[in-house]
Amino acid sequence: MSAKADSPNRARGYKRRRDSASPTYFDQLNKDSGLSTSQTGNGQQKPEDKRNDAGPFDAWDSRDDDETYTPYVPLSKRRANLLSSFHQKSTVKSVKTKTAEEEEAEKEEQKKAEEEAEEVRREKARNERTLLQEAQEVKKRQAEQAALKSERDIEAEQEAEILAQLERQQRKLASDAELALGVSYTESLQTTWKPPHYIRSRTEAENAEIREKNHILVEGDAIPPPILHFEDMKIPAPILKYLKMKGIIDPTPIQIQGIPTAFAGRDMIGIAFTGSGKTLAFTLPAIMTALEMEARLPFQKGEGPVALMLCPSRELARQTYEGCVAICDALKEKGEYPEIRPMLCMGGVNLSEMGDPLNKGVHLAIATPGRLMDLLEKRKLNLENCKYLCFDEADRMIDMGFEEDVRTIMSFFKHQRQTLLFSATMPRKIQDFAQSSLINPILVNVGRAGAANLDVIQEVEYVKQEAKMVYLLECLQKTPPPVIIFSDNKNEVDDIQEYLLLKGVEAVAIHGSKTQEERDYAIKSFKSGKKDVMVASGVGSKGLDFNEVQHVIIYTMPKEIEDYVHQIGRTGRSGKTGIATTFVNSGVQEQTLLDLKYLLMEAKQRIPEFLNAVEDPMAKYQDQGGVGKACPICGGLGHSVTNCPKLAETQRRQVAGHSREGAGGY
Ligand SMILES: Nc1ncnc2c1ncn2[C@@H]1O[C@H](COP(=O)(O)OP(=O)(O)OP(=O)(O)O)[C@@H](O)[C@H]1O
Repeated sequence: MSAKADSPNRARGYKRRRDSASPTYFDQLNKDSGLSTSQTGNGQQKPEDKRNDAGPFDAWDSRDDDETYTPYVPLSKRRANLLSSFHQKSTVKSVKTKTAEEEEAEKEEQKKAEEEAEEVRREKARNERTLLQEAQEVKKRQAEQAALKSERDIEAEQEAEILAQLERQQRKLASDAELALGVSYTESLQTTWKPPHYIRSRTEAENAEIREKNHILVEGDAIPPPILHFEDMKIPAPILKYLKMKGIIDPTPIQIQGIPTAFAGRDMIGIAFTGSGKTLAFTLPAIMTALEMEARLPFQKGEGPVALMLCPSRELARQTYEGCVAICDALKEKGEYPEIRPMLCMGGVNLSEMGDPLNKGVHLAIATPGRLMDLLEKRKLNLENCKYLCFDEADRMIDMGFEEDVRTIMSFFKHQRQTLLFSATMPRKIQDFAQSSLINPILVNVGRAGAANLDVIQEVEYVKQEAKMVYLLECLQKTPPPVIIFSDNKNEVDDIQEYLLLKGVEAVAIHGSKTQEERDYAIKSFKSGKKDVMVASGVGSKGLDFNEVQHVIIYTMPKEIEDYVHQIGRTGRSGKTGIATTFVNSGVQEQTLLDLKYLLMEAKQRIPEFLNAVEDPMAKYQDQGGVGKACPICGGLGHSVTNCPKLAETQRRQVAGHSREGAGGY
C-alpha cells in the first residue's frame, strides 16, 4: 500500500488515540508504576515528547532540591517493583474475578430457574387458555354450523315452496280430454320385440356390470337388458349395412340401454351428453315401429303417422328428417322391406313438398310444434294411429314456454302412446314432471344431466366488450375451420358476420329473424364445407350435428348454463376432440359465471383467475355437500333455486306475455 493511500488511515488512527478519553493499557500501566505518561515502559520517550524537549535528565536534576524528593531507584529495581505490584494486582483481580464469575454463575442459575418457573407458569396458563379457547371455538363452530344449517333449511324450504308453486302451475303432460275424463294408463305398450335368448338369460348382476362399465345409470321397474351390439338388437340387415357404411359399428352407451328400452315399448327419459348419439337411439325405434305396423297393414292416403318426433327448431327437424330418410332409403333398397315414408312438418316447408307421404300415408312425422298444430287443426294430418311420441331436446320442448303447444298436440292422440324424452340437459324439475306424466317410465342417464361433454376443451377468456371483435379474428387462428361462433343477440350475429366478411373470412349467419331460405343456405353451405365459419344464435345450438367442427367460439355467454352446454356441444362430437373458447367480461351475470366455474370444475378444466375471484355464496356449503347439487330449474351448479336466472327470466317473460326465442321459427 502506498504512503499516500495509507496516510489518511494512519491520520484517523492517530487522531483517535490522542482524543481517546479512556486511558490505554500502557497509560494505566505507567500510572500504576509511577512513570510519567510521556515515558514508555521501556524508558523510551514517545515521539511527541521531543517537541518540548528539555532532556530527560534535566527533570530528574531539578527534583533533587524538592521536599518531595525521593531517592533514585534503579531501573532494574523499579521494574521488579512494577512486576511484583502488577502481579499482586492481577492476583487480587483474579480473586475478585473468580468471585464475580461465581456470582455471575449463581445469578445465571437463578435466572434460569426463574425462567423455567415462568415457562411452567406460562405453559400452564397456555394450556388453560387453549382448552378454554377450544371450547369457545367448538361453540362458535357449532353456532356457525347451526346458523348455516338453518340458512340451508330456510333455503330448502324456499326451494320446496317455489317448486311446489311451479308444480301447481303445471298439469300432467296429457291431453285436456284425457285429463278431463280422468284417463290414465297404467301398463306400458306391448311390442313383439324381444332380445336374443342369450341376452334374456343374463342375470341382473351381469346387466348391472355392463351398465356400470358404460357409465349408464338407470331408474325404473323391469328394465330391459343393455345390448352391446347392433346385431343383437334384431335390426334389419340393410340398416346395419348402412350404419357400418357411416362408421357406426357399435352402439354408444345411450344406445346400448336406450334402444332396447324403446324397442320394448317402454316410456323413457334418455339423458346423455352432446354428440353421444341420442338421435339414433330414438329414430331407430321409430322406424322399427313403423315397419312393424306397415307389415301388419299397409298405410294408405290420409293415414299416419305412427311415430311423431318433435324438435325445438326447424334446423334440427330437418336434420333428424334427413337421417330418417337415409335409413328408410337403405331399408327399401333391395325391396326386401316395405317402404317407410318420413315427412317433415315445419314452417317454411309447403304442402306440395310434403306431397308424396301425404298421398300415400305417412309413417314418420318429424315436426316443429307450431307447424304440426297447424296441420293437425287443418286435418291434413291426424294422430289417431300414432303410437310413438318422442321429444328431442325435451327439456326445451316441455319448458314453460312450449308446454301449452305440447298439450295441444297431445289432445290429438286417440290412444295410449309410448313417450320418450331425450336431451343432454334435463334439470330435475323437468325430469320429475316428465316422470309424473309418463307410464312406468325408465330413466336412462349417461353422466350428470347438464354436464359438459368431456371431449370439449373449454377455454374461458376475459375479453372487454370493445375488444371482442378484433380478438375474434385472432381467436379464429386457434384451429383450422370449420368454426361456429355463437351470440344470443341477432344484431350481434349480423355484425359479426359482416365484420368477418370484410376481413375476408367465408362466413354465413343464422338466427330466428332470417328467412327460411337464408337459414337453409347457411346450414347447407356450412355443412358441405363451402363456408368456413357459421355465426349463429341459439337456434343453431341445439342438436345440430356438423361435420367435425373444430372450434366453437362463444362470443356472448348465454344467461342459462344449459345453453352454454349445448353451444360448446357442437364440437367434440362422436368421440372427437374439440375446443370451445368463451368470451366473458363484466357484462356477464355473477350467477352465470359461478355456474360456468362449477361446470369447468366438474369437467376438470382450467379455471381462470377471474372466475375464482367471483364472490361465491355456495362456497360456504362446500363441506356440507352443497356443491354438486344442481339447481332443479336449470341444472346450474353455482346457485340455488332462489336466485336461478332461468326462473327469473321465465317469470319476467310470463309477466311480459312473451314466449321464448325460436317459437317464431316454428
Ligand atoms: N354408435 C355410433 N358410433 C359412432 N358414431 C355415432 C354413433 N351413433 C351416432 N353417431 C354419430 O355421432 C354424431 C352425433 O350424434 P347425435 O347427433 O345423435 O348426438 P346427440 O347426442 O343427439 O347430440 P346433441 O345433444 O347435440 O343433440 C352423429 O354424427 C352420428 O352420426
